[in-house]
Amino acid sequence: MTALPGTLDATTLVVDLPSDVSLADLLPALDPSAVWLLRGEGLIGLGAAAHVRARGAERFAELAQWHEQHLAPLAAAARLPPELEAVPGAGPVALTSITYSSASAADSHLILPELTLGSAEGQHWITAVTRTAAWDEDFEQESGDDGPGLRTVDPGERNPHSLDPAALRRLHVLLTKHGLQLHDGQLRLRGGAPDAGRPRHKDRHEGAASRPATSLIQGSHSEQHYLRAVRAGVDAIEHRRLEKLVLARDVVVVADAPLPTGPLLAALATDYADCWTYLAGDVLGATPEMLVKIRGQELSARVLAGTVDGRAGLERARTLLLEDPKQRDEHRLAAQSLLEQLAPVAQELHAQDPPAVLELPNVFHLSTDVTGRLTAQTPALLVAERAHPTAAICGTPTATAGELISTLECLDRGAFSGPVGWIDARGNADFGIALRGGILQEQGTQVRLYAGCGIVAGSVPEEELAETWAKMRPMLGALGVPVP
Ligand SMILES: C=C(O[C@@H]1C=C(C(=O)O)C=C[C@H]1O)C(=O)O
Repeated sequence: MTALPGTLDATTLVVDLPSDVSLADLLPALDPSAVWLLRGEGLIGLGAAAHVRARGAERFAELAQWHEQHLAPLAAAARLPPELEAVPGAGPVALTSITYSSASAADSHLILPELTLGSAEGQHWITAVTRTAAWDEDFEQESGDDGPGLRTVDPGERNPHSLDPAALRRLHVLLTKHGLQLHDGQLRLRGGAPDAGRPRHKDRHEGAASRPATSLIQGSHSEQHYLRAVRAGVDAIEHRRLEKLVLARDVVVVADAPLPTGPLLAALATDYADCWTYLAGDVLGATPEMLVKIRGQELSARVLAGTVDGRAGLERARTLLLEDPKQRDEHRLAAQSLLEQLAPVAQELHAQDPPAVLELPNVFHLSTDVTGRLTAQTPALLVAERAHPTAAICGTPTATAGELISTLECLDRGAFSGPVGWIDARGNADFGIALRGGILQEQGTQVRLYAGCGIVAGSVPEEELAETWAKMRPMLGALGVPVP
């Protein structure tokens, strides 16, 4: 444990997981406050040591300022075990979701979990962030039946810098509170059995049986409304007001009890392992698109635009995507917008050309990987602000598309299609685009799902409507709703 500026303390330990258990396997048994996982690795946040909210045009700047004042100082103060020093995301880390629009009535979030489980580059760790004063007062009460005994915390031989008793007590309380224990350096679900970290719902049918009953209802508008909006969008493009715009719609899934997010996210992480499974604030899903990833001065991104339903099969999808000028144009505009928006803060920007075809279980996309270097010490959240919104989720030109979206969609997108991901204390960050997801509402008994499509000259409204259903398939599947 290290004393930190203000009232925050951070402790990071290297841990092991039971063999054959990944971080994602722990999810069904947990109640996470924030999640970011790809192929079983990433971050699971539990509880919150701090939760910052912002709205309006200054939302990125306000969250960046909080990061600068409260999280960045922890980088210097919280000594990381040597194996983790070069691992992005290790140590104190905040998970974030930012609304698509500055006009949204919804909050943007920065969540500093009180306990973070992390896994990357073959290393696993836990980070506890606590407010010392409050903890010292509350400890006797919170430690409950286990008393001051530290039975759930045995840091093991890989953490030689012995923790002081106060840090051990805090870890004990946090692990217990979140249903975990640390035994000889191995992180397990509480329950004692050596393989207690094993997923409870490996059998998907068992998981489905414990899920509340769900049904699908209309969202803010009818399908007819969406068809009319697309027609109006195509009309505006054909009258040369703009080249592309992305129009979204929503539907609502209602449940007869609060939806447990751990099992829901675990299902997405299993079925869409090549997507980033996320939860931050009230938004959750599994996105295939990376707005910008920052590692020191290096940046990278994965731009997607141009879609074919997965039922077409790979060979036909390749032809439909790579040889259709409409798809290629729609994609080119998206990649170009990212390059133009990052140019003021980056150099050596390089975009893969021609694009590749990305295969997902539900859809195929045209995909362009972008790499570059940041030119100045721009805070990660302000790099994300520059990059957002690309033409993958807004249009070209941005301002005209933005105006048309608000008049034609008639939706508050909230966090949908905004940046979502994490920032560590050292400024490394992943910002995906919050797609293929939904927003939890009504105390978690309802999820509002969103999907949008890029509209260009010649787009056919009925095909775009069908594409929105294909893009909602991951969430509908995880929620147990038959796809219409
Ligand atoms: C807007 C969404 O997806 C975006 C739009 C795409 C398209 O129109 O082809 C493809 C990928 C994403 O950039 C969505 O999933 O809701």
